[in-house]
Amino acid sequence: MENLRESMYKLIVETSTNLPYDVREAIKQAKEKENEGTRAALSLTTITDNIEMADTNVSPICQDTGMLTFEIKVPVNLNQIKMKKDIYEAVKMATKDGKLRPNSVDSLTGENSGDNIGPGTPIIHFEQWENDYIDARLIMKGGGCENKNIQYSLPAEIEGLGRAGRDLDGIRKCILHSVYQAQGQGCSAGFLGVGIGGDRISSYQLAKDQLFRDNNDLNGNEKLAELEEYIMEKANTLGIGTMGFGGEATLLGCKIGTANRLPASFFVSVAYNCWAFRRLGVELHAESGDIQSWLYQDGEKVTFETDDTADVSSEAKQTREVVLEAPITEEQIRELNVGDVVIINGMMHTGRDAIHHHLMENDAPIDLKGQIIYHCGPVMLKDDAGDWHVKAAGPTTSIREEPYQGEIMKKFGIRAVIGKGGMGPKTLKALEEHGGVYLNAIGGAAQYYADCIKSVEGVDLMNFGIPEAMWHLKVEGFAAIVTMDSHGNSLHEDVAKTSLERLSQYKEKVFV
Ligand SMILES: O=C(O)C[C@H](O)C(=O)O
Ligand code: SF4
Repeated sequence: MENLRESMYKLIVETSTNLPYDVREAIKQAKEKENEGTRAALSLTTITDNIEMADTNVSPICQDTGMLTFEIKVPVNLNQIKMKKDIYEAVKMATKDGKLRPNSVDSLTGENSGDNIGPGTPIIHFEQWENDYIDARLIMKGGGCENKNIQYSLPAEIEGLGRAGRDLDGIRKCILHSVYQAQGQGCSAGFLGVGIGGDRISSYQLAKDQLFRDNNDLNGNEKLAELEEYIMEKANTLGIGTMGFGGEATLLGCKIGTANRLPASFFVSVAYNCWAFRRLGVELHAESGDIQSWLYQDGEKVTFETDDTADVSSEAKQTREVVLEAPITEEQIRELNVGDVVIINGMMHTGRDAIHHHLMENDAPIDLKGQIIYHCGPVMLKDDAGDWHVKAAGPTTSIREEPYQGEIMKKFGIRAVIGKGGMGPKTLKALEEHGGVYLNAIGGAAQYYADCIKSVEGVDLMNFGIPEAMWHLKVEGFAAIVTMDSHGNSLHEDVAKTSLERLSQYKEKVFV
C-alpha cells in the first residue's frame, strides 16, 4: 500500500476544493428557479462563481474545512492501524499546504493542534467487506451547519406544527421543522440526511450516513421516497432562501433512512449540510493503494458560467451603491437601511468566538473606533519570507457572538460587523442605540472574499490559533448586504416570522 498516503491526500484536496457532480447539479437547478436579479439569484451567482474559483485555484470552497469523516470499507486482512497512520499523514500534508484549515481544537483549553490531528479528529470508520478493493469516502461537514443538526424524540410538540406522534406523519413534522429552525444559519440552501430510529447516537450516525447517498437516487422504501419528495416540495415553499435572504430555493436534497429502535424510544435525527456539501469517494487498489476510480463523479461535470456582472456586488448598481471605508462615522451608519448593498474598501479586522470573549474583559490590541469587525476564521499560509497569504476567508455564523456583540461595539466604538446568518434582539437593540450596522456576506464564498483581500497588514492574538486570531486585512470591493440596520429593522426577524407562518400551513395530517 505504498501509495495510500498519496491517494488519501488527493481525496482530501479534491473534496475540499471541488464539489461533486450531484451537488453541483442541485445548485444549478436552484439557481435556475430563482427570478433573475433578485437577491437570492445574485447570492447564488456569488456561490457558483466561488465554486468555480475554488476548482481553478485548487483552494478550499469554504474556509471551514469541517470535521473530516472517513468511511472506509476494506477487504479482510488489511492492516487498518497502518492505514490510519497514512491517513493522518495525508491530513497533516493537506493542512500544511493550505487545503485544510487547522480545525482541531482542545475542548477545554481552546488550543489548536495546528495539524488537524487530535483526540477524536479526524473521524475514521472502518468496515470489512468481501470485495477485493477499498472503498474510501470522505465528508467534510462544517461547524455552522453541524450546529443546526437537530434530534427529536417522539411524541413531541413541534413549534408551528403542533403534536407529532410516533408515525410517518410525526416524522414529516420533525423534518419540515428542522428546515425552518436552520433558517439561513447553516448556509442555506442545504441538504438533509435524516435518521429514524436507533438510539440517540446511532440515530445521528444514520442521519449523517444518508448524506453519502447520491442526491439523485430514489429511496428503496416507497413510503420514504414519497416523504422525501413531499419534504423537497414543501420545504421550498417556506421562503427562507439562500442565506436566509428569502427566495425559492431553501432545500436542495433530502435523504431518509431507518434503523430499528427500542420500543420505548423514537428518535428522528437530522444532519443539516450547507450548500458547500463536500463529500467524495474513491475506489482503491487493495495492494498498491492507487486510485482506481472516483465516486460521485459519473457523467459529465456540471459547470457554471461565471458572470461578474451578476453577483451580489452588482446589486449595488441596481439599488444604492454605498461605499464604506473605515473609520466610519455614526452619520454614515444612520443612512444605511436593510436591503442596501455596501461595498467596503480599506481595513477590516477579523474577530470570532475567542476574540469576542477576550474583548469583554481586555483591551483591544488596536484602536477599533469606527472600525469594521469581520466574523471570519480564515485559512492562512505563511511564505518563506514570513509573509501571510489568505487562502480562504468567508464569514462565520454570527449568532454565536450574540451575548457579546452589542457590548463590544459600544465599548470600542465599532460601527459595523460582517458575518452571516444574522444576529438576535440584543444586538439589534445595540445597533439602534449605538449607531451600528450588521452586514451579511455570503456564507461559504471563501474564494470570492479571499479575492477581495488585497493584503494582510498584521495579526494579533495568534495564541488563539489561526482561525481565532485577529487578522488585520486590507480589502477592495468587498460586497455585503445590510440585513440589520440602526433603525430597528432586521431582515432575519422578518424571514423567521413569515417562514413560521408558512410552516404552520402544514399542520394537518398528510401521511396516514
Ligand atoms: O468556522 C467557520 O469558519 C464557519 C462555520 O462553518 C460556520 O458556518 O459558522
Ligand atoms: S461557513 Fe457555511 S458553507 Fe462554510 S462550513 Fe459553515 S455552514 Fe458550511
